[in-house]
Amino acid sequence: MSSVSPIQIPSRLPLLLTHEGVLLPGSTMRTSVDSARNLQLVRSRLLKGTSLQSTILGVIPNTPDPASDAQDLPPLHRIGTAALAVQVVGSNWPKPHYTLLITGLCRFQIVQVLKEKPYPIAEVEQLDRLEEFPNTCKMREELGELSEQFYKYAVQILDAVSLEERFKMTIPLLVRQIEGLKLLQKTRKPKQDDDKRVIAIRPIRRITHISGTLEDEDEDEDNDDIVMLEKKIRTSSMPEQAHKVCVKEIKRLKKMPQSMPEYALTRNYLELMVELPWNKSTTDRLDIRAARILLDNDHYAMEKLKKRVLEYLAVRQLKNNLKGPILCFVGPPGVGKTSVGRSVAKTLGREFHRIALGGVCDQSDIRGHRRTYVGSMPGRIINGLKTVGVNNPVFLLDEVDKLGKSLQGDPAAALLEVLDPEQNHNFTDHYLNVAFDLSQVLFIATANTTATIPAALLDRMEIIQVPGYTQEEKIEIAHRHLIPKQLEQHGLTPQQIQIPQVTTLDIITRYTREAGVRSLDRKLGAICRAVAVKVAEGQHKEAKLDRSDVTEREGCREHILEDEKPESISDTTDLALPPEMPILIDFHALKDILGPPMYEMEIAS
Ligand SMILES: Nc1ncnc2c1ncn2[C@@H]1O[C@H](COP(=O)(O)OP(=O)(O)OP(=O)(O)O)[C@@H](O)[C@H]1O
Repeated sequence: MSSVSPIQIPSRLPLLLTHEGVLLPGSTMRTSVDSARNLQLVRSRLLKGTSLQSTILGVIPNTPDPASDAQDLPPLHRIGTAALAVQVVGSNWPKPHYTLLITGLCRFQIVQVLKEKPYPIAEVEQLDRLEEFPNTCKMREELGELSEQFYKYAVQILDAVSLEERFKMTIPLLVRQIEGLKLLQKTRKPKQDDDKRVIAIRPIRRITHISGTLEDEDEDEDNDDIVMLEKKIRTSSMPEQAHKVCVKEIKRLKKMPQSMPEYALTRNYLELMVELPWNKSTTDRLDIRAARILLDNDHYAMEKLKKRVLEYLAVRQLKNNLKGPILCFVGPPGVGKTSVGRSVAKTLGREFHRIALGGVCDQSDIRGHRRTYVGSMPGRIINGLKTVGVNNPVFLLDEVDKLGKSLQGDPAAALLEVLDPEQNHNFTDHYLNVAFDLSQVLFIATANTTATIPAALLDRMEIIQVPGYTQEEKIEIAHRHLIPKQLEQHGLTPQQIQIPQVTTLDIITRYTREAGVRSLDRKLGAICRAVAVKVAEGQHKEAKLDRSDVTEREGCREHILEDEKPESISDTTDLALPPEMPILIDFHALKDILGPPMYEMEIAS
């Protein structure tokens, strides 16, 4: 027991009748005052009074009928709480009222009501001891505060004057409340928000068990992305320098809240680092005879180009790890430069990736952006490596002659490092900021002209000219490669369409004027589309005819045969019978499909 003499509350107290909420000693509550009786009390005691005593009120809970406030005094609860009004705030909206902030001091009991109007005043008897520093009192009431939400229990706690009685009352309440909470936890389904919170908490939890190394981590958290990432870093075969950077970054990531923009940046960076094929490569199939057969099968003519490619492959076969020249195929569009590049990859059994350089005018396209930039990305070389998933693909740098230049730097200068066999084992992309070994990558470049290739770049490459084709070569290419490819693409068979060589020559001389075969290929595509329509229509009609009477069909056929004209593809539309197979593409059909010849006049003259 404290030796400090207990403080006495006044023996007469104005009574504030509350309809909701129970103020317990030691607790603070905000209550709204809007009944006539209480308004009067506030005005004359709290607003006009100047002494400390005038701010002490008797708060009586559980007053039954607020409507009868204006008339007779309703039956009052016997026990109340003496309270100190700490704050009064008045407002006129929506109706005149005050909001009081009151702190409970101690219990009292009404001995007798002395006055009823304009507000009740009662003679009271103090029930609790009120110390000068009422900490103990506060502690005692904390238990009661927990169950304050249960109005009826709060009143019971208020009524329990002795401490023992109060504990007896509150402990079962607390037990019940804990059980209720447990039940709630069990039944509540985890919501998305909760997941987020759990994820937000997890990294913090992990910080506690990180030691200097990445060795000791929990198997239970396998599903966690960051742990997976950490594992991938540990098992990845990246060089030591890159590994060090990754370990440092993942440590930073764990300490970062997910909401930070840098979190996503660092995570993307680490994901790229583990995905990159630092040490993954395909085994080369260096068989010159097979390479020759494959090149011959895929491409007609181009003898000079094929010869040089075979030489190059042969040297590679004899001397592994060749720091050889970069081949650059230069020639007009559509002569098969890209397609030879693809065949080289096929003969070597390597992955193929084409990097279109036409119009690239920013060096960060090649080298990537520094990670400090918003929306930073790795360059095309690193992106290409990520796509193919091996470190020794064939990279076809298409259209090197169409590289641009801008204020953002010269992409050709960035390519110098990439293409220089002496330097490219240490290629540093700005985004990665660690060196990646490009020495295993086979670079082949293509261009339409050498005139616009920067001299320094040209110097690093061996130029192989790919001239245009003669008419005879084009006819051969069409019949060996282009027509079979188009038939396959359009779902046609050689039994359904026949394109004689003379028609191909017609297309070459009268409908195209090019060094390569791309336009010829497109015209053949148009012919196949038109034939596909006829074939599909014919099949439809055939199906219809099958269903009709056979005799009727024969009569019909006789009738048609009577006025049959020489067949042209456009005439077949009106026929009731499917077109004759194979559909022959003669000059008339060609005219119907492709329109009148474009270059006839020139040829005639
Ligand atoms: N000699 C050839 N034998 C077989 N097909 C060929 C030959 N030359 C070209 N082609 C075909 O012509 C098409 C166009 O070739 P490709 O795209 O390789 O041309 P390109 O020279 O790279 O053109 P560009 O310079 O416009 O990129 C391809 O479908 C290719 O298969």
